[in-house]
Amino acid sequence: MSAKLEAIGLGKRYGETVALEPTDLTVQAGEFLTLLGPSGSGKTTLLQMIAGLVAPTSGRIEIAGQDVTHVDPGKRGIGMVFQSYALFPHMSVWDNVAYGLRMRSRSRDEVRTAVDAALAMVRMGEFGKRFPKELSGGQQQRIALARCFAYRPSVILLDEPLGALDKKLREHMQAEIRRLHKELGATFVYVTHDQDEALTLSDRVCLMNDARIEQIGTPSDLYDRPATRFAASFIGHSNLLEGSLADGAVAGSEPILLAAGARLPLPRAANLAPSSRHVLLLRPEALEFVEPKQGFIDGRIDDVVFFGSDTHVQLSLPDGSGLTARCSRTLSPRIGDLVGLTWDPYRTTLLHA
Ligand SMILES: Nc1ncnc2c1ncn2[C@@H]1O[C@H](COP(=O)(O)OP(=O)(O)OP(=O)(O)O)[C@@H](O)[C@H]1O
Repeated sequence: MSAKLEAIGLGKRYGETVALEPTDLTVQAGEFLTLLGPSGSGKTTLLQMIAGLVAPTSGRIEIAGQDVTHVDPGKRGIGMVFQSYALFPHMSVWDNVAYGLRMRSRSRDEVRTAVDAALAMVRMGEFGKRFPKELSGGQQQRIALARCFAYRPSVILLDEPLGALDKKLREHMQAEIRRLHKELGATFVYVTHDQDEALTLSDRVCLMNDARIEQIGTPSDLYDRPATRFAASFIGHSNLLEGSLADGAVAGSEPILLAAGARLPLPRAANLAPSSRHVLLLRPEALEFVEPKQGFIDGRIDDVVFFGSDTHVQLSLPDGSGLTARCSRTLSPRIGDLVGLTWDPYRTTLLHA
């Protein structure tokens, strides 16, 4: 059971504060869409308007083609899971999960079947008789998920549901949420400010900044083809080298950017406006080490940081700016060494400054 969700010109102001500029957003039936962005960018406001907990100042919301802008939260066919599990402390796990169904006046048999199925789905079938305080944080969050899934909403909204968990448990629960999304087949809208979580979980990521959508696309669209400087720097580790195009823009067959005290090749298809300043995005993993003067630019190694599977090398470039490269464990970079750096220009992205 899933439904398409649409926001059309949906906006929210609090007096002078714009919490969300009028925004268009379509979430396909069964899709997992994540709202990602810094604090205050409008993620929660957008989610709460979809839920019906906050009234929009402009625009409307449609679920499965029906305008629900003025429909009560409980009648929108939406389930919600928050960071705080908000379980009822005086009720057993089983009764917590049954609560929403009883509120919806389902028959006893229906309630029993749905609660047992929801607890099994979150692998908590054995815990029905316990009370919330007898569970770990991760287990409580599973119960909060089960409580939402039990009545099979077609759209499920999750606001930082793993925010209170430690890193290891968080990663484990991310895998669980992916599995549950597949099993339920519902439309998921998920809020997080953790970019790794957004990239791991989502079919598409909606990156928000300053009360509007900065970019929306698949995780690889955002990582490999960021549309703006903000998107490039918010997602993944980025080296951003700012400069201007070399005279005539084309030297040899490739256009050249003058940046960081060097002549850097650009992808030929880059969108070049000769007069403006440009920023070249180089991901650490796109860089390769060669002998000094054999690459596009030389750098001096300032620091070497061990990351387990690989090593991050901090370098200073000819103009004094810094850059991070990733290098395999087989190389042994030494602080103070001068190295050359090379890359495939087609694995870089050119942005307007
Ligand atoms: N009830 C309110 N009254 C006034 N301003 C509000 C209210 N709720 C939110 N805002 C403002 O609207 C903007 C967007 O807030 P919102 O909570 O949607 O951001 P967010 O991206 O979810 O941030 P966070 O990650 O910190 O939760 C912020 O500037 C916030 O201060």
